Amino acid sequence: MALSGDHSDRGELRTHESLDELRTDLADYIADLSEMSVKERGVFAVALSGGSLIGLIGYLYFLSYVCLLGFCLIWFYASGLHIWWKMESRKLCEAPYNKTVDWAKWYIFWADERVVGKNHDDSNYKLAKDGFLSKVPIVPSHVHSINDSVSAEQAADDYKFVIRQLVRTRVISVSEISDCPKFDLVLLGMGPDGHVASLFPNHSVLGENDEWVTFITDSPKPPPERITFTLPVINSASNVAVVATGISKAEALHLAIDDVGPDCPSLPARMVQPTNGKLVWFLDKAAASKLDGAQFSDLG
Ligand SMILES: O=C1O[C@H](COP(=O)(O)O)[C@@H](O)[C@H](O)[C@H]1O
Repeated sequence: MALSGDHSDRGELRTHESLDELRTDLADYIADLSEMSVKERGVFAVALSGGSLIGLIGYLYFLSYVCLLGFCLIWFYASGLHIWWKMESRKLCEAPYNKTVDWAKWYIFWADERVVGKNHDDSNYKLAKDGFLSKVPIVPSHVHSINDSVSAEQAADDYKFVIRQLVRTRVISVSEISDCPKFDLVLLGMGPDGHVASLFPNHSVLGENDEWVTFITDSPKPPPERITFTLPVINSASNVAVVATGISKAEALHLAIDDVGPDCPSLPARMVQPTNGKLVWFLDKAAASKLDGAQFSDLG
């Protein structure tokens, strides 16, 4: 059973008993937003992040998991558990969404990307392509990955240019109160240190208010060179979802969401505050375990 509630001005919290339940709720949420956006604007412009998020909308592939996965699958099907699982869990890249979502209207962007080749294991594009994009019929020319053959600075400039063109043609909407692009959905993960996209705690790019996309060359989490949406772009989106699971995220979530007073560090996740959009947190019980008693109600 999922628990949901509003937490002062920090948006809607959805806490899930299991990752399967979270996956299904997240898939329903994204599919609903896609339907609404396609109805209203004819397109759905979504910015992805990397990390564990991709495993929750698609699959995470790591070589060392493959053998273990093979063994588990044999046991899973032999035990008949797959019948129960199919009823309980749905992924965005599987039925019914692979048939019901209007994938042809989707446009894909990255809220952050590591400046490595597209075939590199650290690439957020590769992660999303292997685990999600290759499983659904998204039009290849609608997938806007970064230029991986130039410096971080140039890649950020190129990405800004791509986004500007698509704002002009209204594939991406524009904010009513600034000239910022207004994505229909920005999907963020959150690191144990409270970073979102490639905006890390205490980094100077947190104060970047002029650029849409910027770059860093000193990421505390490898690889060091990355490009990232800035806070004004994230906060201009119509919808922002932050997905965080596991006990390692619990303390950062407490600092990002609860009323921790004026001494609260400028935690990137806390600086996610959509101006006119809606913020939803998708959490599992472990990640939510350090939150102050929120007012939960049954999602049904
Ligand atoms: O480096 C990154 O980390 C964050 C969080 O990743 P997670 O595996 O802890 O969920 C991710 O959202 C970001 O896109 C990525 O570049």
